[in-house]
Amino acid sequence: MSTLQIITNNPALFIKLIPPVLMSECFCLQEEEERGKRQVLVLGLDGAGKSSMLMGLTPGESAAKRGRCRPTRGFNFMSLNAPACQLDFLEIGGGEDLRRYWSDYLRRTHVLVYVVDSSDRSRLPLAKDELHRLLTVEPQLPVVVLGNKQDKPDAVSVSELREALSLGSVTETRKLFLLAAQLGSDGALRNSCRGLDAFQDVLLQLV
Ligand SMILES: Nc1nc2c(ncn2[C@@H]2O[C@H](COP(=O)(O)OP(=O)(O)OP(=O)(O)O)[C@@H](O)[C@H]2O)c(=O)[nH]1
Ligand SMILES: [Mg+2]
Repeated sequence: MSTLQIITNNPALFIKLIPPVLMSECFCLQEEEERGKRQVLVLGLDGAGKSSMLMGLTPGESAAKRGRCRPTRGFNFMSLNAPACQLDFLEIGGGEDLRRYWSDYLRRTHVLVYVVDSSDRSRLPLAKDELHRLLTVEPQLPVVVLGNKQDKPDAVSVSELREALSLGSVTETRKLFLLAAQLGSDGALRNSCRGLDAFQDVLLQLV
């Protein structure tokens, strides 16, 4: 896989200049498919590790840089060339002011990646509510939940996360994966980006 580009922009501007409705007029999912492109929408609460995940997927990005991720004030876009297709990742920032825009982007995506900070115990109920709000909007969209920050001592386990996010209540007809990950840290573990190989494999199966 190779990275084509990564662009950070101001979300407020992005959303004002290219409102989702307008985008959907000039952006046809079917046409993108014919050109071998697959859209991956990356959502999750602020600080969950979405940008760290994108950097982890970017060959050549140093671990030190991953550890210096700043909050995404708008969106991040990154493309990866896989043998069979191009994966276009779009992260929308997870701040409270941006969450209301999340669902506007669901219709134009092939897979939703929902990143959760497994150590942010007090906000797991909020992460659950936001996830289920998205699931209601697009009942068939495949979803990969990344239980991130597994390196932190207070992280909940994957089975606890499944419970906390009520993933058992998700209909069996939906393709849903829950993966553990540690994508970057300020400490000694920041050289590792564990979980991304399995993550890429799952994504390529879903798109
Ligand atoms: N310990 C640890 N820290 C992590 C991990 N992944 C990300 N971080 C740190 O968590 C912080 C937030 O990560 P980001 O990738 O910016 O989070 P985000 O989801 O993009 O947040 P927003 O853009 O604000 O929505 C950064 O300081 C990262 O270094 C992890 O697996 N373990
Ligand atoms: Mg971010």
